[in-house]
Amino acid sequence: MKEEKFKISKRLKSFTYAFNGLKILIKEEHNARIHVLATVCVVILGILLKITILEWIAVIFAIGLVISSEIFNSAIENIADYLTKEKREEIKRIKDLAAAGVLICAIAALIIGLLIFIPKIIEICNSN
Ligand SMILES: Nc1ncnc2c1ncn2[C@@H]1O[C@H](COP(=O)(O)OP(=O)(O)OP(=O)(O)O)[C@@H](O)[C@H]1O
Repeated sequence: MKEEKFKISKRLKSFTYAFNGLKILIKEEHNARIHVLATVCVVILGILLKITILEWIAVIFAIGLVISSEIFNSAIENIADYLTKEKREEIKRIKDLAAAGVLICAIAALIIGLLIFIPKIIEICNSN
């Protein structure tokens, strides 16, 4: 493979490609909009319930995990649709596996959220 020279301008351009990917995600992927909405709700809840730094780390990690898994899932779906629009058992397997990846991340994020927020909500209910 040909060695390329390191160029700051080229590295910065990579960021613009990545931001373009985010634009595509928000514009075209409806599940991603749900994740963004869930993220906003979780961040507001975190601020209101004054979660600790360690809890913020877990929450931010969970948010990043779910959104990035959704992005990889969308990329895989796009490749699959580019390969063929026909109904194929192989495409079904590929898309179902990618969707399973998102599901696992979403379940892990949900458990993290419940572990952090439920005790705080119970505490508030008991103190009233
Ligand atoms: N070409 C295909 N051949 C066979 N099964 C397919 C094909 N395309 C989609 N499927 C099946 O339909 C499911 C949903 O696929 P689709 O591409 O609509 O994704 P989605 O999860 O609905 O994503 P989005 O809502 O972002 O479009 C897949 O998981 C797969 O089981």
